[in-house]
Amino acid sequence: MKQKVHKTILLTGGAGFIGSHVVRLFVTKYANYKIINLDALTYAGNLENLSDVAQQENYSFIHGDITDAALLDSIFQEHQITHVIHLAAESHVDRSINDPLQFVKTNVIGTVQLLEACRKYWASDGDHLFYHVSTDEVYGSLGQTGLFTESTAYDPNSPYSASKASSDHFVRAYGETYGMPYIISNCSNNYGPHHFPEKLIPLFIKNILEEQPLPVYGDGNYTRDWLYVVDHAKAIDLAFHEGIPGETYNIGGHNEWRNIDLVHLLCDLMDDKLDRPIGSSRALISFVKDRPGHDLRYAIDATKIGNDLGWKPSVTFEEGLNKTLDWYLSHPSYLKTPAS
Ligand SMILES: Cc1cn([C@H]2C[C@H](O)[C@@H](COP(=O)(O)OP(=O)(O)O[C@H]3O[C@H](C)C(=O)[C@H](O)[C@H]3O)O2)c(=O)[nH]c1=O
Repeated sequence: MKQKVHKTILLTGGAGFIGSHVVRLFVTKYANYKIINLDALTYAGNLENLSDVAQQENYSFIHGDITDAALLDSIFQEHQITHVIHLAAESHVDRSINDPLQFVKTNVIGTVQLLEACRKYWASDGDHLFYHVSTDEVYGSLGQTGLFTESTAYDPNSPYSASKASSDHFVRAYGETYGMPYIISNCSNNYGPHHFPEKLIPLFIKNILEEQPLPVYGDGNYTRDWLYVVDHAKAIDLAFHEGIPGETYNIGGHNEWRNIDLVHLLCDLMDDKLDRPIGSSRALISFVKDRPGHDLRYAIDATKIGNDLGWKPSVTFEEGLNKTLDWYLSHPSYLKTPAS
């Protein structure tokens, strides 16, 4: 006997890195939900990320853009969407420096178009939720000490983080103005399988394999807080189901690394896995011109999601990094994906 469908979730950006891990978790865990993945398949989206779940009965894919209001109308009408998990975004800071308008289009206008569809099709007393996936970059840059909490003031520095901050503000504004039920989560740097090879970790894995230079920006003294992507997906699952509408949850690994230390670790692990003499990959390190407006340090205080919802990371950095490297070594074609 077929189970009753409890939620029909429009999940945007499900062919991307974080999105595909969230799709996989929801499709395999919730047989009684319908998961509709709406993805524009830009350079960073790849349906191969979902080849293991694509045939599941509770999953379907729609190729399209969140800025397309007519498409959103037809999806909401045809599928009676009850919930949205919004992950579709332009996400690479360096690209945002070269092409800020694309980030405004997708991250700001796309989010508002989605919110508009929800406002149009959701009854005020219905069982609905707009779950917005965002970043810790909205808080700007920390100095050597301190952590971002949910009450840290927004202070974005890059066109990317400004566009994400704006999208967060719009989600809150729809909550205040129209009573739209929403939850926002702001997460630190993710890593893991299926990460597009433009971001630090997969790019450097690719370059080590190809024995190409490893471009470390500035002096490499920038610090990021790294979280295994599957732990992020689990946090989203928890906050989506147990979180309080109108709240924000910060998600982070409590795992800070200076870029240069992380690059050294990556080099040594790769030398070991590739059976190359220790030091071969470090020799590829090349200090290059810094990223303009480069944020010095991000670090998350994840006390709230820990205390209120019982979330904590389950994968250690050593384990996660090893899994990630092994995945790339067994999927070398993924690193050949052309960036347009
Ligand atoms: C690509 C690259 C990066 N870097 C440095 C720049 C950063 O200090 C650090 C990580 O850079 P990446 O571009 O991988 O990630 P962030 O700029 O920290 O941003 C990432 O984490 C947040 C939370 C998001 O929300 C972004 O969507 C996500 O891209 O390595 C280099 O030194 N060389 C390189 O070639």
